[in-house]
Amino acid sequence: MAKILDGLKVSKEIKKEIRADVDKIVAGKRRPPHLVAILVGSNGASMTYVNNKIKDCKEVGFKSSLIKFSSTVSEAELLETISELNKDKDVDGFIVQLPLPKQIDQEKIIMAIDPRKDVDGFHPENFGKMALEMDTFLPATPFGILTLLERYQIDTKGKHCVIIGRSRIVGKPMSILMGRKDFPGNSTVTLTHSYTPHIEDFTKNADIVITALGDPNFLKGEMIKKGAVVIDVGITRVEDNTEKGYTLTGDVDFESCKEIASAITPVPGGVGPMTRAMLMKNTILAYKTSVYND
Ligand SMILES: NC(=O)C1=CN([C@@H]2O[C@H](COP(=O)(O)OP(=O)(O)OC[C@H]3O[C@@H](n4cnc5c(N)ncnc54)[C@H](OP(=O)(O)O)[C@@H]3O)[C@@H](O)[C@H]2O)C=CC1
Ligand SMILES: Nc1nc(=O)c2c([nH]1)NC[C@@H]1CN(c3ccc(C(=O)N[C@@H](CCC(=O)O)C(=O)O)cc3)C=[N+]21
Repeated sequence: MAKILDGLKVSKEIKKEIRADVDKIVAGKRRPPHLVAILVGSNGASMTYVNNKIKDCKEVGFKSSLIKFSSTVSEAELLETISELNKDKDVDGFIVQLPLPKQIDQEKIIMAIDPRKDVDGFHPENFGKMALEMDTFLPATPFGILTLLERYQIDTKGKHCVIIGRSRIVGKPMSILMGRKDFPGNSTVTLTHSYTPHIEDFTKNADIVITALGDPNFLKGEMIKKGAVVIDVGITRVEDNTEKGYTLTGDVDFESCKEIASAITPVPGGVGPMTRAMLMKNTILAYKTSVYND
């Protein structure tokens, strides 16, 4: 039976550390960090994520604001709000919850965010800095995975890491970070996607498998090597007859993989809470490096 990498527990520890930092800031008569979230539309999962992020802000002592738009909002209106937030000296960081409705060009929106306030780490300037191993905001989900690996002292040096999925927010940055020179990087990385034939040929040879494809229970025990470390990023709401009407399901078939793996993240309670904790970390970093706090 694999060791469970308890993201919920580690995220609570990290939030406590941030809280202590904020308490010191406030005791020194400075304003607390301020995070703003922009939510477009009323997708159930997106609303849950954003509300949880706002809850996290309260827990760590940040000021938070939520700006809601209907799903019919125009690109121009959204760009105007971003421009105001860029200029607002009371705002340290902000995020635009993805995905956005079809009429809005996601890249245009991300490009409009001041990189110094881009606590998601999605702006190409920050993505480039990440790839070049320069100091910047790391995208929250990959950053959360690295932190989890670090806190559980999982050795990544010289290991073969196979990532499934190459999205802008998870798979692609993850592949870069695992191959970086700093800890916990130094892995040999294989980035797989929907055009990769016979994915099991890759996963069976991996020391670390990171699944970020959004296909419930995709990775079965027979697809991994004995002792592999399995990180499950996937979260899909699979509809059923439970009280909530759905069950959060990862990309990993937990039951079969836990018997073969040496360590594994659960869903829920794995990567998700770590993602949120890292957003808090990036926000306090934005606050501390803000030109207005010099
Ligand atoms: N826990 C957390 O904090 C987070 C969880 N998530 C969850 O992670 C999952 C992935 O999200 P996201 O990265 O945004 O995903 P996207 O939907 O943007 O991308 C999915 C990726 O998986 C690839 N893919 C899809 N099917 C297969 C397959 N059968 N075999 C191999 N590759 C495949 C796609 O390939 P191609 O590029 O060829 O289309 C694509 O690169 C979702 O369940 C999402 O909810 C996302 C963000 C954070
Ligand atoms: N601009 C932007 N930034 C993001 O970081 C971003 C985004 N858009 N769009 C969607 C994805 C998804 N994502 C999650 C964050 C936390 C949980 C999370 O907290 N999950 C809990 C369960 C939460 C629940 O009950 O639904 C868990 O796994 O235990 C999940 C998913 C961030 N994303």
